[in-house]
Amino acid sequence: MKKIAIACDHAGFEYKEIIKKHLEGKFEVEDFGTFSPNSVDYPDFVHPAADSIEQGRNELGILICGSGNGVQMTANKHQKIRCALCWMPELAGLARQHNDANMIALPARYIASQLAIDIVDTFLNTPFEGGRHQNRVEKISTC
Ligand SMILES: O=C(CO)[C@H](O)[C@H](O)[C@H](O)COP(=O)(O)O
Repeated sequence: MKKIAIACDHAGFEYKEIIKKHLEGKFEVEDFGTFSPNSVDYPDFVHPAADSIEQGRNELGILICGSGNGVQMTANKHQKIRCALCWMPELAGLARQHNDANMIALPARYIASQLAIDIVDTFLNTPFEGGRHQNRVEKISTC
């Protein structure tokens, strides 16, 4: 079973629980918190989730906060992480096909929970196309 990391802040907590339930039995999900709707700082949860992907313990990751921006910015500080902010399934598909994104950031306060599930399903089930995109993706981390 494919291994997935998931993390959120208080704004994403409800959606994290919904998404985890949806993925039960289909993916092995490692939950990095937060574990309640109490106010927290998202980097405390995003960095360990991103570490787990950089270290090869998980293959892909799902991050959720209010706008998706905070968790995405944090994840993309990691050298081996390519985290895409997505609010529609088509963007999640392209993030995998063209950018080989290994994490996705969801804006819980701006999308319905069913849409979040559809975005996650597309993200987890779409392969990287390679080809002309391979060089471009490699160049992302060459600064
Ligand atoms: O980091 C964010 C914004 O870029 C997230 O959306 C957070 O969830 C948000 O900032 C949390 O806001 P709150 O007023 O502390 O609930």
